[in-house]
Amino acid sequence: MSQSTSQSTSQSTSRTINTSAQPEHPALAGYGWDAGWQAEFLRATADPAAAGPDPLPGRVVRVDRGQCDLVTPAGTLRADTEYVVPRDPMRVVCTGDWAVVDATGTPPYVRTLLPRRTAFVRSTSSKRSEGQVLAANVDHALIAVSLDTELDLGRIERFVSLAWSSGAQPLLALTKADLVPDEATVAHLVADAESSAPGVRVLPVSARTGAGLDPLATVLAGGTTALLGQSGAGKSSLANALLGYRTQRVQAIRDQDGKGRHTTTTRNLLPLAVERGGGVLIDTPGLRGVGLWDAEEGLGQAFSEIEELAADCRFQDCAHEAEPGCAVLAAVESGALPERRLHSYRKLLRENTRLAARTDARLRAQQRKLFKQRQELGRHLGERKRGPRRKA
Ligand SMILES: Nc1nc2c(ncn2[C@@H]2O[C@H](COP(=O)(O)OP(=O)(O)OP(=O)(O)O)[C@@H](O)[C@H]2O)c(=O)[nH]1
Ligand SMILES: [Zn+2]
Repeated sequence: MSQSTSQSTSQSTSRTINTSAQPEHPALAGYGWDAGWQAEFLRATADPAAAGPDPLPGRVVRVDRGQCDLVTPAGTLRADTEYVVPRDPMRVVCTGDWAVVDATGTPPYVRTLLPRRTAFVRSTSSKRSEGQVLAANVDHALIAVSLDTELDLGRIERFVSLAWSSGAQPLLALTKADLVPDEATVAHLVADAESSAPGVRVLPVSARTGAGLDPLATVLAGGTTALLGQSGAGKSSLANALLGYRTQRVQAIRDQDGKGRHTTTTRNLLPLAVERGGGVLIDTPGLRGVGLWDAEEGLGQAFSEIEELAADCRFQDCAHEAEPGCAVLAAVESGALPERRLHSYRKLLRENTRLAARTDARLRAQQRKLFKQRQELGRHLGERKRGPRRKA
């Protein structure tokens, strides 16, 4: 970028012109830098007063208390994060963020974050339910589910909902496929998982034999992947296999006195094996205990077939409990929709509403009203079924 812009051309204009060209900073390409980020960076630094003398783009690969490591065109930097609004938990710097760094400072510091494309947010366990961002700008949410035990479809649905609500595309890896004796059974399990995850690719893999790794890597190539899944699901093994080398996994700091489990503040972002198409992997222990947060949208996608059916319910606000003309209940009746799916949907919906209500008193009041209405509706429907209690 030319520093010697003519006086009639503002610096912001000269920066904007550069967007049409190839994105600058090839060093960042392996970390997901693209024309879109380039444009955001130029926007964020258009005002020289706000941008500082020599703003650098950087991707956060690791977060510590008050500091973070970033990959920048000038190499990996450790920068202070205090400058960026720390009071709003949603704006705390997290792994995967793209940031504007002032590298001239000692120490360097993060000036601002580029707007997130996606974000994994979970409710904190504190009484005041607030969001905590666990990973940002994730393209693929890779959910590891082990085949060494019976498939827990409810758990899959929960992870898939969370993944959808982050904005990332969920992807299911059925791990330890080598433990399943025959291909037919694997195919069966894949079909089972697919039935509880519409729109989600399901790939059987084995970190031990390497089976299925190539097709998986093809899907992930070039993008940012976050690894989710229960403890023991085979995440570390899968991560190692995808990274192409053994990495020291960052250990979660666990509460030794049994008062609960804290996750480490360190979350790592690592480049994937270039021979397999590259991309980056975010392996965060924090994503382990999944809670739903603001996941209503995600639920809609995780249960898209129910939402589609619901369009044909007689009442627009049908709760699919006992309403007449309910297309969802009709589908359960006919066997087109497994009853388990409806139960799961309700359960996660309730859980999500409960969480949301914890923060917002207004919503809570609204919920109470809704609950009363629902009770009345139930009574009304009951009466209609039974007929009026006493005939005059
Ligand atoms: N047979 C077989 N075992 C595997 C495979 N992948 C992982 N395992 C085993 O499964 C166990 C758990 O694997 P990890 O990779 O540590 O699982 P994780 O999800 O990272 O577990 P946490 O660190 O607790 O979250 C280990 O004993 C692994 O050896 C596989 O592909 N095949
Ligand atoms: Zn309905």
